[in-house]
Amino acid sequence: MNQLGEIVRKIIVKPNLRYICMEVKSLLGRMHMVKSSFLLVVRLLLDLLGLFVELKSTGSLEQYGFARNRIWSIDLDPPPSPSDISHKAYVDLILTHSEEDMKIWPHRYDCRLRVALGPTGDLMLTSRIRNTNTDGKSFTFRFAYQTYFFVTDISEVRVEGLETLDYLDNLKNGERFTEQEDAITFESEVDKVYLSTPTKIAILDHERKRTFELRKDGLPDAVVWNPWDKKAKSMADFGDNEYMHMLCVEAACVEEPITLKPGEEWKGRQEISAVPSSYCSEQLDPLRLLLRG
Ligand SMILES: O=P(O)(O)OC[C@H]1O[C@H](O)[C@H](O)[C@@H](O)[C@@H]1O
Repeated sequence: MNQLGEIVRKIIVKPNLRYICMEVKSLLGRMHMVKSSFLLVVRLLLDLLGLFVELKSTGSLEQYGFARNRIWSIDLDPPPSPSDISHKAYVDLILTHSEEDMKIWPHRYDCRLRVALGPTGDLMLTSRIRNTNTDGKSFTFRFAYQTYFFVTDISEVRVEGLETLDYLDNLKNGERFTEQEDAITFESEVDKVYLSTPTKIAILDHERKRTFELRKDGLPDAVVWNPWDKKAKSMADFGDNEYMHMLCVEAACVEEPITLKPGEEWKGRQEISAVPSSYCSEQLDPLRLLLRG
């Protein structure tokens, strides 16, 4: 637990994390270190790297707000939670308002992120945000777990669970469309916010015969992003060819921002498991399964 906390602390204060994490990931890939414990640590790094809570400033905005660029602290005496009884390996990260930030975003809040590792290799992220304003004011925010999944070859990857849904296309000024493809595959840049998504999404890595299952709660939307070659080259902290081996799928709340009155708390959750690709896609949506009879 303390070691996990120490790793997390180091990760959070390091600059250029995305690059470092992808390097570590590709090193592990090269070494064929497939033991779930190693993969988990890397997945943990990737998840923490990308967490963003959009607490917007009133002046010049940082992309996706300031919360993801702050140094979070570790709660050395985290509250117990019944759902985490079987997962003793967890660490709580906390972020609260600072006098400095209140000049650009005049609200008091408590953010808590619980990172828990399950006995079979699952990664569970639970976030709570509480409005602690004493002036009676509500505040509003958006939220996403900006999760980068390592994939063997992006052109051989399929995402299941988002077909036929409406999405906002960030590459077309956020215009709304309906997904027409039977299967969501990748052959160029994509940056979409799928709306009102099911609680389970699968990322199938055909070449590795591995499927990531993403389960979420309190986060109705899902962002799917890959910069592809041209944008990858223009990003300072992203390797030119890294786009071939990553897919970002984010449990998110984008379209309808969350509003909290003083004293109110919001909770969101994302869980990730890696399962063999014999995985049956119909497990994704029990309702769909029932309707098909
Ligand atoms: O470079 P970052 O600020 O971390 O953002 C990387 C990407 O994250 C998300 O997935 C967004 O949908 C993209 O528009 C953005 O380019």
